[in-house]
Amino acid sequence: MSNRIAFLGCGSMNEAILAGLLGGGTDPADVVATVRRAERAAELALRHHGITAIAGEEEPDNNKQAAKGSAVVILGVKPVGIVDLAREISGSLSPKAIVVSVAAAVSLAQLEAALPPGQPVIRSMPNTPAKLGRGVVSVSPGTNCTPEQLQTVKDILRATGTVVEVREDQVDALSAISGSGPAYAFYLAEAMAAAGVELGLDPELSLLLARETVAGAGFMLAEPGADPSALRKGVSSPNGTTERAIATFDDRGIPAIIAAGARAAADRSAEITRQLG
Ligand SMILES: NC(=O)C1=CN([C@@H]2O[C@H](COP(=O)(O)OP(=O)(O)OC[C@H]3O[C@@H](n4cnc5c(N)ncnc54)[C@H](O)[C@@H]3O)[C@@H](O)[C@H]2O)C=CC1
Ligand SMILES: O=C(O)[C@@H]1CCC=N1
Repeated sequence: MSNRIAFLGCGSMNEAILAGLLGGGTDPADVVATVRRAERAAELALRHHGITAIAGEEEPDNNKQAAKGSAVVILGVKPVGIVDLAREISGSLSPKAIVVSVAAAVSLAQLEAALPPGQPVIRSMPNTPAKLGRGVVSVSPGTNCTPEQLQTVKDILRATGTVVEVREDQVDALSAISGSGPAYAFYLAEAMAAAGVELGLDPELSLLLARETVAGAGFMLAEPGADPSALRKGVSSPNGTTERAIATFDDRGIPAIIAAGARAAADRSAEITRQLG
């Protein structure tokens, strides 16, 4: 079989994975992406020189074309569209093609039921820093996925960042931390920028300070063996300014608020799974 990788539904998440793979040395000639609109296909082809991008509004069989002959097929549409997409490509897949779904809330059982019997399937939960090769991506193999097939997909995804294998019953929790997590960090940066304005800083300067500070802290966290607690203590002089800020966050219950947000995200995944039932 070819080395071709198909990204079916190449929006925010699948494009981030695609970019991570190209950054890691995947040959663009081995990449095909599908989207709905022609304008988006043109944008993808321009941004990722050498890939093939096919729009459904121009070629309604775009997903079938892309699935045919591809070794790995990554499904990246919204959860509500995943099963229909799996059914649509069923007749076009090579029996050995590995189908990877990055959708939140769509179970392996739901995917396997929509695909030909025996088709290897992997459920995955990536995050958007994959674009820079700094993502975290989980893999959970389905019943027909051999260890070799799982290893193939892990090796491919390695270019997008850290790959972790988890049981499927952990995916909702993982998604609430790493899948949604980049948004929490961006939210922190937004809140810091707004706080700076409240303290009298120029909005542009405040945004620059917030962005660079969250990014710089991220780089420190990315160092091998980094411990967030120890790094925080390194900023907090005894009886100094940072200590006062952290004490205020603790008093206001920020850790519990973050835990509640993560719980809400995980609960929402379970709710969508039930709705898609
Ligand atoms: N955005 C994120 O940070 C993450 C998203 N995910 C999952 O990734 C999936 C996609 O999410 P996003 O990328 O955020 O959404 P998105 O809306 O940016 O991307 C979906 C893309 O699929 C295209 N599309 C829809 N139906 C199609 C069809 N039948 N054929 C071909 N293309 C089609 C749309 O035009 C769009 O470009 C979801 O299932 C989500 O749960 C998972 C982890 C993180
Ligand atoms: O918000 C969502 O549903 C997706 C799944 C994890 C991140 N984005």
